[in-house]
Amino acid sequence: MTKETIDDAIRVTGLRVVRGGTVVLPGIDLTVPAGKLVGLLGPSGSGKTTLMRAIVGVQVIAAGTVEVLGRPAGEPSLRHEVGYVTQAPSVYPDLTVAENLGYFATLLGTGDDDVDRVLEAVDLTANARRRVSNLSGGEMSRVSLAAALLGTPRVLVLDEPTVGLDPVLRRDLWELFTRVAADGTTILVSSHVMDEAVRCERLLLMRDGRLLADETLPELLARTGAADVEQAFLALVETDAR
Ligand SMILES: Nc1ncnc2c1ncn2[C@@H]1O[C@H](COP(=O)(O)OP(=O)(O)OP(=O)(O)O)[C@@H](O)[C@H]1O
Repeated sequence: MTKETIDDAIRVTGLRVVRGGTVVLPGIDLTVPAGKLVGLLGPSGSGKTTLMRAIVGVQVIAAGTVEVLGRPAGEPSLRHEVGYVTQAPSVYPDLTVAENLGYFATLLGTGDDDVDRVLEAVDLTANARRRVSNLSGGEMSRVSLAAALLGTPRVLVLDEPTVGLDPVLRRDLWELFTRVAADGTTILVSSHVMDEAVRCERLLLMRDGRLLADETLPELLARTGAADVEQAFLALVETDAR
């Protein structure tokens, strides 16, 4: 089957989400271009996870539409095309790394070669026989990431995948994201570390459930006259408050 070509892998229109009686997203519009590495940046509590949950179709929404690859978010046909890595490790602690990945590969109908490929991609080949409960936090998050890479999904949604990792691992993971996006995968990756913006082809800046910016880093810096993303964010917050 030939895969359709689309310009926007993700299209969110008028998305409103209420959680526990609180309006978390009052009505957000955004698009994520296909094949790009897009950073979703914003302080803790700004609504990044909620937006990502809506994109992967696990969030009840009050209004608006969310489309992924031209189809409604969460549609069963998207299950094999969208990889999602949550902040909490989503792997079995009592199984080894290879057993976890083998299990998910079986569910997806991919083979041992795919397991070897993703192990190598996240640099965990040497840890394949270790039980997940004995891994460090960073190693554990890389197992979740490896699981999301199985089957080569067309869209990857990664919720703060580099949090708590040392600088070398963070750099390595960003290099991996860049490579995966260069192969045509759309990646939406969240972070509250503004420095990570330099790694992204486009930036979505969020605050209080609203989008403050949707542009490239050079465009953002030119528009705000700021020297870096952190300053640009502060400048936008000030303008927004006026
Ligand atoms: N189940 C819930 N009930 C009520 N409020 C919630 C619930 N889940 C999240 N919220 C609130 O929604 C807002 C956005 O949360 P969300 O987790 O989407 O933010 P975030 O930007 O991903 O934050 P972080 O970077 O800390 O993960 C926060 O104010 C949070 O307290």
